[in-house]
Amino acid sequence: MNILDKIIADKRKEVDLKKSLIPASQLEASALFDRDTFSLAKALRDSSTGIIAEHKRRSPSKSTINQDTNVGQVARGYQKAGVCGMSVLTDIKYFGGSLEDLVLARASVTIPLLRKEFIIDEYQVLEAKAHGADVILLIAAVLSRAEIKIFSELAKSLDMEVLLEVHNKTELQKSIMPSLDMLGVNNRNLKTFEVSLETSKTLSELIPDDFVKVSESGISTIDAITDLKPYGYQGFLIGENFMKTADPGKSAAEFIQKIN
Ligand SMILES: O=C(O)c1ccccc1NCC(=O)[C@H](O)[C@H](O)COP(=O)(O)O
Repeated sequence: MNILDKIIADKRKEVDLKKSLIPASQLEASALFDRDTFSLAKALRDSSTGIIAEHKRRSPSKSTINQDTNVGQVARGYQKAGVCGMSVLTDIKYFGGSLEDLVLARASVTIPLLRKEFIIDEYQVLEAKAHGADVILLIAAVLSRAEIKIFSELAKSLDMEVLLEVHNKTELQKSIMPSLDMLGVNNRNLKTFEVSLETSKTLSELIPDDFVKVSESGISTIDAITDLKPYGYQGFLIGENFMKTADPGKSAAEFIQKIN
């Protein structure tokens, strides 16, 4: 079983348990559910830097990145640095994140927030809205076209945006549909954990212009951004490079200053 299969098998159990504990109606009645959202797609289109900075404590490819984070402080640092949006990992078992992290980030900033999660059920889309997200991530590798349609249309009906993540041509071609806002190409091979920006370059020409293109994972230099921009990328999702430092906000600020 590869890591993604393992994550998804655990996620199914987790979501089933949560659904039995907290009914969807309770999520829909929560204070954060009925609010205006911020557009990440617009922020990226209007930006010359396009950084989406991630809050990430650990990952399957890196057991420890930063265990001492204060998510509110990191969020404020990222906002001050001028990022276009923040990605908050909410998976606990593999990434050490939580929905509480998302709520704390929401309480701290007014930039678009992406719920970075392995979404396999409509319930998690409702959870995302109820905990402060503006954007959900859908991963083509673990979803059918029908599921992508159902989850993305639900997100749109709740005024959230959708970032669809692909790793290859097959995933991309099965997923294109109007209810997506951004197309993310993940440079990390989830079987080997190797990262290669060539993945973003190769798939770029297959992504229709209606979608904002985002390159994800393994980005740690200004050269990488300079290299990817001619391929039409307007968004760059960066986690470890900022989170491995003592002050991720400061690190993002220094990085962004160098792009301009
Ligand atoms: O990061 C991992 O090891 C990982 C493993 C399996 C599934 C997903 C994984 N990461 C999620 C992400 O997409 C990244 O956190 C995000 O793109 C930022 O990547 P990086 O800048 O390399 O931290």
